[in-house]
Amino acid sequence: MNVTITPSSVEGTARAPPSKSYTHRAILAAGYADEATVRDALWSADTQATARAVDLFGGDVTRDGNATLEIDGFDGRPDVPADVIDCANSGTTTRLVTAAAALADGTTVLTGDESLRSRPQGPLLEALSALGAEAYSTRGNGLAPLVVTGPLSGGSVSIPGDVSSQYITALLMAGAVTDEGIEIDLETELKSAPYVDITLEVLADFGVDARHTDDGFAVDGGQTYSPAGGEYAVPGDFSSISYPLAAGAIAGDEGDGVRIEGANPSAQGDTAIVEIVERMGADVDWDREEGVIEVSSAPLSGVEVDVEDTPDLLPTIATLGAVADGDTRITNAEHVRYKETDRVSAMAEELGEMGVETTEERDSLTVHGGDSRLEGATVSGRDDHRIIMALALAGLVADGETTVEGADHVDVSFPGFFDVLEGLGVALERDDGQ
Ligand SMILES: O=C(O)C1=C[C@@H](OP(=O)(O)O)[C@@H](O)[C@H](O)C1
Ligand SMILES: C=C(OP(=O)(O)O)C(=O)O
Repeated sequence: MNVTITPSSVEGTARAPPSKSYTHRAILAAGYADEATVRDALWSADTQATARAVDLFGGDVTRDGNATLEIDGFDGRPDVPADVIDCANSGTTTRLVTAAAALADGTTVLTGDESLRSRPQGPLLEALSALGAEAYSTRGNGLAPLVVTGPLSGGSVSIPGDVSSQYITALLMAGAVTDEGIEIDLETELKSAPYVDITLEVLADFGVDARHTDDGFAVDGGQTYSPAGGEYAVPGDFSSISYPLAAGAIAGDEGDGVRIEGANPSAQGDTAIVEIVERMGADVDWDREEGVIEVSSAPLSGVEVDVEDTPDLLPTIATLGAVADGDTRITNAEHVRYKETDRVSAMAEELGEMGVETTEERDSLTVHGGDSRLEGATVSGRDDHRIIMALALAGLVADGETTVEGADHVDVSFPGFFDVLEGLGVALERDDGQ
């Protein structure tokens, strides 16, 4: 599907979709449990991949209504799957499920789409091998397809922290049900650190104790996953909130602007988007108790933003930078190149198609806003949900129409994204190419 956006101002109320990160963890944690109900869950392409894995490990994930998942777990030890696990486009599923597979008494094969099969898995495979499992890439290049044979019993392992925090999450979640537990020493500084805090929070809510250590993290073995009252509720997603928030900041009606509901505080590093948009000059008010953000537009100025902890915000910040006056410098961004696409290059090149000048370095992106006025263009969404959503935002304030190709991939994290934009008054057309 291609989506064509006519420049529009936005106003009204949008509801944050549930957090993808929390939902993945809650589905897998419920899988490790005997049973659990997950409320307010995100049912997107990525979280469905994790649910499929829990089913293949011998659990059962049943959707009850829109956002409630009734999950029968595999109770600590996964069965050997009867089929290959298709992780589709989801890095989180791949990492978390690879470590779970190392607990099974037999062999699991994992694969995914072309993007997924280009993302680094080597450090996790090496860690699982060091812990006693057999884990390798079929092509011997650290990329999926992956083959994992367990079971492992736990122990100590070291791993780099600057490729993906999902390796740490994966080892902590699996480590809790090993015999010996897992102690993780970080070889390099941890990037995307708040995602491990999310993991520690979800584990605690499922009654599992894991902790920071001087050199990394540790989890004791022999623990049981069980949420209080048998239920777990997922908070709203701040990476997803960044899009209606940025829409309000660049195209908000000066009177009423955009109101975003479901924005309750949690461990998500991406809550930083509220402060970033405010720092750029937008008029923002966040009522944390109510979980409501109100934003209206004002002239924006370029800022410097370090995305070490918040890689998923880069596309949104790049678009904000294209609209702002002056330079927006996004630093500490090398790990943003290991996502569904190399998002540093993708944003530089696609904003370039819209007439925006950028300067790209290995670990930074500077967007030269102001003078280079955004021009409507046909741009590629790169089959990457966050690139699609960020380019759609640019279309709100470009001169002329903007067509984003391959826009259906928003279903990875924010299935109703274009409905939300329409609800805020955006004029857009969907063309499914038939
Ligand atoms: O654990 C998670 O839920 C995630 C961790 C981050 O990845 P990295 O740790 O690979 O940077 C983030 O980019 C991804 O969207 C979700
Ligand atoms: C990188 C992302 O997710 P994952 O790593 O799970 O594919 C994302 O949602 O931006």
